[in-house]
This record gives sequence, structure tokens and C-alpha cells, in this order.
Amino acid sequence: MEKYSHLRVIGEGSFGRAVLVQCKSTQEKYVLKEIQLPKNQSKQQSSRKEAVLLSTMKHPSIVAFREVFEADGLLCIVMEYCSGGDLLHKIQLQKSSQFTVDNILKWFAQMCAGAKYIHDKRVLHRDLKSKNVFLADDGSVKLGDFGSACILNSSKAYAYTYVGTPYYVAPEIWDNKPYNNKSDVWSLGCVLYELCTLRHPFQASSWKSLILKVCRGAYPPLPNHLPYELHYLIKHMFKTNPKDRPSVHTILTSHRVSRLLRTHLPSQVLKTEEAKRTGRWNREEGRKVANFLGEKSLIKTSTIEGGDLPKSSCESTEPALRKQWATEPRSTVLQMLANASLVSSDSMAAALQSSSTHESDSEASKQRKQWVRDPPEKLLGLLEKAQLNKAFSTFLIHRGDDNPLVGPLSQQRGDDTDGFKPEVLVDESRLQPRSDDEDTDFEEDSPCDWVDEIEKIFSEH
Ligand SMILES: Nc1ncnc2c1ncn2[C@@H]1O[C@H](COP(=O)(O)OP(=O)(O)OP(=O)(O)O)[C@@H](O)[C@H]1O
Repeated sequence: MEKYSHLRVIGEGSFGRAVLVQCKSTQEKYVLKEIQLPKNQSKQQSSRKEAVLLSTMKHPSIVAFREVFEADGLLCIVMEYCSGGDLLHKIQLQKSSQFTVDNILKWFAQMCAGAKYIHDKRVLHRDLKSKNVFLADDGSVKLGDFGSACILNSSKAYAYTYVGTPYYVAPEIWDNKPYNNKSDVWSLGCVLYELCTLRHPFQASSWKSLILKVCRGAYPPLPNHLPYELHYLIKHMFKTNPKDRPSVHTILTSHRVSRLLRTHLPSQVLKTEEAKRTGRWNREEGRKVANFLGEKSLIKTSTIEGGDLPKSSCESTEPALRKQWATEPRSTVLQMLANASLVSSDSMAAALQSSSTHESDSEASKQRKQWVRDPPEKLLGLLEKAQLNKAFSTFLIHRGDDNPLVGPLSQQRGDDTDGFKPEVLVDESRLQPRSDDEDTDFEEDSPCDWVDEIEKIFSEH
């Protein structure tokens, strides 16, 4: 904390305070976000792990993390300061003068590039909205605040359940299904629509009307002067079934709009993408790999020649025996297979399609696990108590609060905290690039059943 001088508080969100700070040695300005840590030490660990993981992510279209540390019981995340402010503010300043198509495409392409980068690393943004998109000095946009929800969720800090920002939340979330990469695509669609019209796609005067419009995917059409590709893209991004929505990877590479978008991507991003696609490396990457392979083959040679290299804990002096399949399948496997029901991919698809009709009477469907939809009415009833003007804020549900739908973290402080442990291990596999032809299609690891959470809270009162 001593490294930075405190300039001013720039805002207060659901996760805590955002402070503009200046590095004493370089005079560079940064934003410092303060997030409260839970009291329980073991619960702090996953928060730190996620924060460290996020701090390793670097891309021209995401707000860069500079460092993460702990001070006074707060997890402090220091990040790039975007002097142009947020996109919501920019949209509001436009009044009624529309953005040019070029501008819309440029910003949207940059947002997609940022989203693709984090999705490729199996990180979901989970709170994409124009307020979380920032304008850099050079006029480009960057995604901010990604993963904050992850940090909070993984720590279960203060037993909050993350919801998102209602106006940008995808229909599957209202339907009590897990958040996935396509839910981020829906929210990006909302931001794109705002850029195109300066209005939000799902305007409503009550929660009920808002949620129903979102669940039906009912939005006013885009103005005619906009290119056909944008109409087509918005239509796809607002498909109510996440499986029908394109991933950001598809939007950037093989969608009808891709050609238009790619002309607006920073050359740096295009070069990396192209190298990945063609499997070619640039000179520097090639040199690194050549060095690495050189070292590898040396190790291999000396091993073969019986050279006395230090042994790692998992190495043996005997030539390693290759793992083989046992000739007979294990009895436990056979047992499992005997108990499993035979579900073909077709019948699975049919089961998913008929999710709204709860159960079918057939014997086979009884054995199958099915989505049991919560009737939206239950949710709507619960939300009747909440105010619509809150629908543009990030929602956290705080168990045990009188007003469970509003729970700014900044009003609570942990008191039993220790110093930051930099030796936190990150999940290295999440930092590895994935294969080129693998489209992003994943869900969060431990989805929270937040409709149930809301219900529990209300039933306790
Ligand atoms: N990297 C950044 N550069 C410039 N301004 C930022 C940056 N990050 C946040 N801000 C500004 O700080 C203020 C607080 O942001 P914060 O993300 O904490 O909450 P919020 O987005 O306003 O609310 P919520 O997260 O509840 O929706 C906002 O006005 C935002 O525009």
C-alpha cells in the first residue's frame, strides 16, 4: 500500500471501493479495487488463488492487472487506469447522436477479442455490461472487472451468492441453469445493442416485465440503417437457448459478421490468432521452442546413456513400465455399467428439449437426470419486493440481510486476517492455450442454485 499515493475514490460498486492511486516511483496512475476478505482463513485461499490467476492475464482488450496484495483485511487489486471512463457514461453522453457503424464494429471487435481471451482460459466474465467496459487513452475499449465474481464466489466470502446485473442477465440464469460462456455472449449482445441504439434491448417498467422480455428474447428491432450483418448477429446473440448462441470464437472467426469485425482488430491480436490458426510461430516463439527442444533432447540422451542426472521424485532408475489396460475390465466398472441407463445423444437432446414439461411417464425418462425448471413465477414473486432501479447494478445476495437483494460488500469488514501469501499456487492448466479447433463451450464448475438461495432467505424472514 505504501507504494501508492491515494488520489481519490472514483466509485463504489457492489464488490467494494475503486480508488485512483499513483505509483510513487513511476508516477503512473492505477485503479485500486478493495475487496473484503472473509474471516475464515481456509476460505480466503481460493479467493487469493483466483486473484493470482487473474493477475497473470494480459491482453490489449482487457484491463490489465498490475498486482494483488492484502492490506488491512482487504484484498487489493491494482489495475490499469482507463482515463476515458466507462462505456455506459460514453453512451449517455451521446444523447441522441448515434455512433458510426465503424465505431460500433471496432469497439465490439475489441470486446470480443477480450472475451475470447478469457474464455480460452476458462474464465467467465459473468458481469459484462457497458459499465464494465472501459475506454483507454487511445480510444480502444477494454473489458474490466472480469472474474471479480469468481473471486467472491470461490471464497464464499460473507456467504454471498453472485447473480449478475439483471438487465444484462441471460435467460438461462433466470431459468436457474448454470452460467456458461454463452451467458457472457448474451450480455455482450446487450452491450452491442446499446452501442447500436443508445438504448437497452430489454426496457421494462417492472421486474416481471423485464424478466419475461429477457426469457422470450423480445427486443425492438435494430434501426434499418445498420448493416444486415449486425441485425443477423444480434438475432443470434439473443437466442434464448444458449446452445443456439454463437461463442465469441465463432463470432470472430466464422460468423457472417466476422469479416467486418476482423478489419477492426488490433494487428497484434490478429497476428497471434493467425499464428495459432496456421500453427506457425513467429521468430521469437520459434527460438524459444527450439531452445526448449534442444534441452529436452539433451536430457533424453543422457538418460538413455545412463548419465547420472538428479532424479525427480517420480522418476525411477528402472526404465519406466508403460501403463497397460488390464485384460479384464474391473468389476467396479462392470457394476457401474450394469446400473447405468442407456442414453443415446438423441434421447438426451430430446430430454433437454422437453425440459419445460418436467417429467414424461416413460420408464427410461425416469432414470434420466433432467432439468427441473423452477417456475419463473416463484422468482417473480420474490423479486416483487426489489426495486427496478437496482437492475442496472451487480447483484449479490447476502444471506441474513433484511434486504437480501442489495448487499454492498463495502459495508462489511473482516477482522481476523493475516498477511498475503504470495506462494499461492495457481491452476496452471488454466493458463495453457487450448487447441485451435476447440470452440469455447463450458459452464462454471460449481453452479450455485441462486433461486433456491433467494427462496431460503425469504423463508427465513
Ligand atoms: N480500470 C478502471 N479505470 C477507470 N475507471 C474505473 C476502472 N475500474 C472502475 N472504474 C470506475 O470506478 C467506479 C466504480 O467501479 P466498480 O467496478 O467498483 O463498480 P461499478 O461497476 O460502478 O458497480 P457494480 O460493480 O456494482 O456494477 C465506476 O465509476 C467505474 O467506471
